[in-house]
Amino acid sequence: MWAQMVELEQEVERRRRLGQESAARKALIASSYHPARPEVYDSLQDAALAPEFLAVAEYSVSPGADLKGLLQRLETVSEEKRIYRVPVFTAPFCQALLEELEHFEQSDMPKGRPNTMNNYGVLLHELGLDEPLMTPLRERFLQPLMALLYPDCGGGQLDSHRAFVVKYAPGQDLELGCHYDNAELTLNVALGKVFTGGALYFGGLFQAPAALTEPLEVEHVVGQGVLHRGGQLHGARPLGTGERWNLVVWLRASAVRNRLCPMCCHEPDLVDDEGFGDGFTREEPATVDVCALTELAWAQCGGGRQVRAPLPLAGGRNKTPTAYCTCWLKAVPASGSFSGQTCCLSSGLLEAESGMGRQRGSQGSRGGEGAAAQGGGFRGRPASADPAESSRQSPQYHSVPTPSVTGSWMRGPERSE
Ligand SMILES: O=C(O)CCC(=O)C(=O)O
Ligand SMILES: [Fe+2]
Repeated sequence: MWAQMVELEQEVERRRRLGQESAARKALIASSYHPARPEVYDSLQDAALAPEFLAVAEYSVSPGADLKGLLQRLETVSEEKRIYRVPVFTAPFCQALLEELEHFEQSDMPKGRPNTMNNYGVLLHELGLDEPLMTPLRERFLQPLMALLYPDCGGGQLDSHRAFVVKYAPGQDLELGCHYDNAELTLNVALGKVFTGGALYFGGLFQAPAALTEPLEVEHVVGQGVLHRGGQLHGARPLGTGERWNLVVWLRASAVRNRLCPMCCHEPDLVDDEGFGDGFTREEPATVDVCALTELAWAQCGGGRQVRAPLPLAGGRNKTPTAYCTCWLKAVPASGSFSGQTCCLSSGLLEAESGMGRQRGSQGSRGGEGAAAQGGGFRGRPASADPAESSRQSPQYHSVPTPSVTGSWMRGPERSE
């Protein structure tokens, strides 16, 4: 218990330091960096957006808009997995943004990397692109669209995001391991350049990676965005040739995550942050059964656990997210055939801020032991207060072995937002 307290304090301190470093980078970039394409820092113009995207957004806010009407205006990649595709940016805007990002990449400015799984790429808020570009994109365009597509996942209550660009190139990162996003919903837009390979692949909602037998392959198309739920197991195939740059926006709804942390599958245990944290807020909740609302909640909460859920639009929208969940400190005790699936720092598995590389608790108990192997019964487990129960040095993954599709699944915590 004591050891865990110390660990918590250390992690809070680490996060505070990283937050300060990020703020310092942002300030330095704001004062000393000279953009190659200054126009991309102007506030988001409709002219930057693909006509199809504008049409979808316009439809979404029109009176009487419904899911059926919306789906006529989007490409449904998978009805079952609720994955959709739509052109997002015009080709000239993609080009301008790419040139700017490449110019920044080549500059001597300090760079914070997107997460522990991507070693190349850019955090858009450090570059100063959140306010003019990403926040308007979320508020004006994505929110109405997501409200219709994913009302059960906080689509109508998005109140923060983490936006970054991932870059894949020969000699650099080539692929991305299986993971869940620390997001309720995700937009992933291919910006370019010219490349082969790099397709996204998708498994089930919070499916154990080991059970990923026939993933759905989704090719990237430059200029187009793929929309999916953050909890949909996914990764990216190796790059074949060329260079691939994708804009990834992790969309967060505090109204949902305040009740059910997507990383630990529990009501979050919050720590205040000086920055945006991981998109949690401290608001007074009403009590409803979230589990009755979504299959996601069912999978996450272990089947019917009463958790708190917000009144519609309660607080979250107008509050700035300022907290993160301590779930990365919690461990799951080994028991029976199930062992060591965690959302915890102790296992060395997880990344505090991004959730990438996290491995979910997989347990057969909802459907018996076999459920994990079949990808069922996947859920988080309560924290163990006893550090002896967590396997810091040698985590065990009996039920969910590291999948061969990824080399980065098990990376440990590195940095925080
Ligand atoms: O490489 C890609 O396109 C996938 C990126 C992704 O899934 C992520 O950053 O969360
Ligand atoms: Fe992802």
